[in-house]
Amino acid sequence: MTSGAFIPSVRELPGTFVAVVGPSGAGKDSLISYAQRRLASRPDIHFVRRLITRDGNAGGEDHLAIATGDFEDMREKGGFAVHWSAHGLRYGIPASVNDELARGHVIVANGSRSALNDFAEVFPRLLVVNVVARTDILAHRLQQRGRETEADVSKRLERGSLAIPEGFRTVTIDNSGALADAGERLTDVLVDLLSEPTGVA
Ligand SMILES: Nc1ncnc2c1ncn2[C@@H]1O[C@H](COP(=O)(O)OP(=O)(O)OP(=O)(O)O)[C@@H](O)[C@H]1O
Ligand SMILES: O=P(O)(O)OC[C@H]1O[C@H](OP(=O)(O)O)[C@H](O)[C@@H]1O
Repeated sequence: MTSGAFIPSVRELPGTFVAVVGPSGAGKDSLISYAQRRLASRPDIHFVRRLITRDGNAGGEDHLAIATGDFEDMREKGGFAVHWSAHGLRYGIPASVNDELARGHVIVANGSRSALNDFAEVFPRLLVVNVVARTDILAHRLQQRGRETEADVSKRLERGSLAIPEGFRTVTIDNSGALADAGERLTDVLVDLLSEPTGVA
């Protein structure tokens, strides 16, 4: 599950897990990439590559492509901190993130609104970053991106209004405008987390 001699219980993870969620096309991957470039010199802020049962050459997010059978094997062996299904795909956050959380670091990953209760069970310090954009902009961006078929884009737009359950510590970032504006906002949010009293071990 985790590497090294010390395997912390979930309640001993002082680091913050940042789940970036929001409707398809809002710009989660673009904002994560922006913040990753801005924070490349920070050893205490980590950006997760998710494992997804999607073709590695599909475009968009830099993920680790995995076959469905291998995904299930990894899940059974406890290889995921959190995993979920959406859009006919399986998604997983590797259990290795617990090593960095045990050090008090910040972990950033593209999450899922549908799996936030699972995230909260596993990560005692969870921040939800809800990326939003106007509905007409979502449609335009998904069509322009061209990763999915028209039918799949329609299904993604229908899922756009999925609500964030109540009770989560949430920061909302509107990415209807320039990527740099929203990207700087995300960068600031991540850096500020490390100034919080228990942010660093
Ligand atoms: N502020 C922006 N201005 C213009 N285009 C943007 C902006 N943000 C993202 N885009 C573009 O919109 C498209 C969707 O962005 P992105 O893939 O980051 O969204 P996403 O929320 O991760 O979507 P999904 O959940 O479907 O993966 C991409 O082609 C991206 O380049
Ligand atoms: O609608 P919800 O549950 O928030 O998100 C569902 C999934 O869709 C997106 O992934 P991608 O666009 O396939 O990479 C999200 O990152 C998430 O994993």
